[in-house]
Amino acid sequence: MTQSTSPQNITPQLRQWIIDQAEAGHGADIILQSMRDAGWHEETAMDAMETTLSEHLGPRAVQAALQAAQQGRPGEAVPVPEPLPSNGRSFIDAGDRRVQVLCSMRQPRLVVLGNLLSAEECEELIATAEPRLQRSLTVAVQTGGQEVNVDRTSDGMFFNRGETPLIQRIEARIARLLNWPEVNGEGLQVLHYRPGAEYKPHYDYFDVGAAGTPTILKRGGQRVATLVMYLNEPERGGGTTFPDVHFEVAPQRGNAVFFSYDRPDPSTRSLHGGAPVLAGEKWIATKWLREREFV
Ligand SMILES: O=C(O)CCC(=O)C(=O)O
Ligand SMILES: [Fe+2]
Repeated sequence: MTQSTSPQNITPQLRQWIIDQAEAGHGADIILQSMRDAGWHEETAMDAMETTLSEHLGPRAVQAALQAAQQGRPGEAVPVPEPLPSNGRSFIDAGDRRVQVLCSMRQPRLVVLGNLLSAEECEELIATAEPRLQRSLTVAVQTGGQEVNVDRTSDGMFFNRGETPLIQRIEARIARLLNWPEVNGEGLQVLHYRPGAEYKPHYDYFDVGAAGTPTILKRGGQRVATLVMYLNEPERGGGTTFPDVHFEVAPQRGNAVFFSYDRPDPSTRSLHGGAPVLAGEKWIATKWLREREFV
């Protein structure tokens, strides 16, 4: 795409280009950035997006996507959970448990934690989740509903927040450890990977340009952090990978990897995935943390 000569008119070519970008799955933020990079004035670019996409998506979806695109631009960070300071010690006092700090990274913000769950807690989570497993769904960003995702070949289920005494205890521990309100957490999700199953690299935040995102955000705002807890040890494979920094966390029962993302943007380097399980199986419990109370 090249910039038009002054004055900047919304040409049929520009309208078509915007539709092509949206249909190719690019979010409103990416499209706006490309237009700005090509020299379009902010106002003209927003105007062109608004008029073109409202014919395509409906005006409310467009307004929300544009607002989100502006709010979510790199440079505008929101507060995120952060493990309590360990003050030079190798553990954090999470109330009912001493949690080890095994590794800590700044970009992406990531902490590998040891001894977050006991072996008995891991076993009880697996046993309670197992009868309720279904092929994993991911949030469908186009509609805000749930859908089967070919990139995610595990089986999974969600607990309600506070559903059992064990879940309550774990959620209270996480809230204390990460200094983040319990009510801002989604219900705990348990995933089961069989040999060959994986979760291809992805971001956990919601794509601000997608049409279904405004609906998703009504339930507590963006996801701002993830805690993946390992409930067992696969024989081979199944690490949690962070491709941007060539980093991989080995699944060890009771350990966890925490990472946060202060804006819904790849600059957070929070791209991650579950590498294929090569032998044995893998069980994890994931806690996603939202900006506000998750209802
Ligand atoms: O399986 C893993 O290690 C990663 C899981 C994950 O990315 C998720 O639950 O969002
Ligand atoms: Fe994830």
